[in-house]
Amino acid sequence: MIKKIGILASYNGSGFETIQKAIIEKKLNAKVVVVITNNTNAGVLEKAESYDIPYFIINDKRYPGQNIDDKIARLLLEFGCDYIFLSGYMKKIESNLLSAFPNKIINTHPALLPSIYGGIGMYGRFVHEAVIKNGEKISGVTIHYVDEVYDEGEIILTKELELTNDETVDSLENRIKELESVAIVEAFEKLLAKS
Ligand SMILES: Nc1nc2c(c(=O)[nH]1)N[C@@H](CN(C=O)c1ccc(C(=O)N[C@@H](CCC(=O)O)C(=O)O)cc1)CN2
Ligand SMILES: NCC(=O)N[C@@H]1O[C@H](COP(=O)([O-])[O-])[C@@H](O)[C@H]1O
Repeated sequence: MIKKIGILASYNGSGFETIQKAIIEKKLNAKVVVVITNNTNAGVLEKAESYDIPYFIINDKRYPGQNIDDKIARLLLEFGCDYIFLSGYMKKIESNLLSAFPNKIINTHPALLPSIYGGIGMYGRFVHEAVIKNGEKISGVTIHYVDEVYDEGEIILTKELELTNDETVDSLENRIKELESVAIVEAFEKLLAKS
C-alpha cells in the first residue's frame, strides 16, 4: 500500500517540493495527499496548487477559540496520512497531534542536533546567524522524529558541511537547503523501506 504523507509548512515548503519531486522522479514510493499551513501568505500554497494537492490554512485567526492542533490532527487522519512532514513549520506540535501520529511526525532542522542551535527561537535564518556568530566550523541538517520538546526527538539522520572562511548567513542558508534536500529524500527512503 503506497504510503501517504501530510505536509505542515509555514513558509515556502521547500522540503515539501523536494519530496514531491522525488515522488515524481520515482525515487520515493509515496504520495503527498494534503498540505496544511498556518500562514495565509505561505509560498507553499502555490506549490500545493501547482501539484494539484489539497491545501488548507489553519490558524487561530481563521478558527478563533478552536483547538488548532486537534483540527489539524482530524484533517490529517481524514486524508489517511501515514507520515507527517514538517517542512519549515514554526509552531509547537501539541500533545493531541503528537498522540494522533506516534513516531510518525518528522521534522527537518537546519543545524546539527543536539546542540545550542535547536529549541525555542532557533528557526530559519536565526539558526545560521547564531552558527556564524559563534564561529562554528561545522554545521548541517538534522532529520528527526518530533516529540513534545522542540528539536529533541530521536534523530533519523544528520548531514554535515564545513563552513567556508567567508561564509555569510545567505551562503550558509543556501548550502544548508541544498544539503537538506538530499537529507530529506534519504530519510524518507529509510522510513519507507522500514514500513
Ligand atoms: N513538539 C514539537 N513541535 C515542533 C518541533 C519539535 O521538535 N517538537 N519542531 C519545530 C520546528 N522547529 C525547528 O526545527 C522550530 C520551529 C519554531 C521554533 C520557535 O521558536 N517558534 C517560535 C514561534 C515562531 C513563529 O510563530 O513564527 C516560538 O515558539 O516562540 C523553534 C523550533 C516545529 N514544531
Ligand atoms: N526549526 C525549524 C526550521 O528552521 N526549519 C527550516 O525552515 C526552513 C524553511 O524553509 P522553506 O520555507 O523555504 O521551506 C527549512 O530550511 C527548514 O530547515
